[in-house]
Amino acid sequence: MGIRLGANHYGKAETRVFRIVRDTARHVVRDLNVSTSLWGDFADAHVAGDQAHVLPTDTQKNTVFAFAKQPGIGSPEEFGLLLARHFVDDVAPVARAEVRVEEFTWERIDDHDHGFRRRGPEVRTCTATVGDGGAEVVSGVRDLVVLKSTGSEFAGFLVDGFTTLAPTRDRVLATSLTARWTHETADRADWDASYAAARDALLERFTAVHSLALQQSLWEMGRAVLSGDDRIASVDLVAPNIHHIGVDLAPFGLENPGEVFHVTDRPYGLIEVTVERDGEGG
Ligand SMILES: O=c1[nH]c(=O)c2[nH]c(=O)[nH]c2[nH]1
Repeated sequence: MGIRLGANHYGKAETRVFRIVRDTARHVVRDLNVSTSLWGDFADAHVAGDQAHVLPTDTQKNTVFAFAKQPGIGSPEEFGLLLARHFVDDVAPVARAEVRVEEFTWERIDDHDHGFRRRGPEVRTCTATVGDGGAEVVSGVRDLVVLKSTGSEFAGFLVDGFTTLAPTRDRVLATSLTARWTHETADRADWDASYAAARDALLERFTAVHSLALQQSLWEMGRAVLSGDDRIASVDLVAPNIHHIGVDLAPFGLENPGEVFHVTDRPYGLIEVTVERDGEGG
């Protein structure tokens, strides 16, 4: 039985680039973590030690810095597409490029011109892919930590011989959300506005929906993103359930009507769902 080289790709992971636009006294900053991956005719690098087709990962890093200067960073999506298109169009052996961008968002302190504070822990994400099939962009957010102190219940679930969980009509609902949404087209110019609208829709629905389960909240959140932007095709949501367990204070002669909780970090429920269009409108 022979041995052959299977799938392979390579790139530079996590180039941290910070760009200041300082044309006026009111600075604008963009803080990115950029990872590039290239697919193409790289067999000889593996099987013959021939680097003729290999664009060094060091060069890929340099390209990120050079493009951050010129033309600059319009948005994570625009920047990712620019880099991916460059690698495919201008570097002959490259057939496909994937650029993953994370953005750490800085907000102005008291509307200051050059004083900022990190908005976190949430991170804006995007993956721009360019290849034979054209360009695809997936935008998203990770580590969006949200909590409701009421307006959440979990009852009526299947009970078997191992069930000990008591149904509840009032509990804390908390999660650290990862959401990724796939755009119908890479050909759009409103990336920042589209991101802000999707993020707002997720937060608004998480808050406003009276939750019967995290599953139902996620469905409503995903639906809202699709309803608000007809150029988004589907939304993937990953939500660990950060359990807040009411502490029994009876041994101390105290009541605990939903006031004191133990926050557990594991094990945790992990709810994952894709919300997509059904091709029949709506
Ligand atoms: O929103 C929830 N969904 C579940 O599937 C589940 N399972 C569980 O034990 N608690 C919860 N909460």
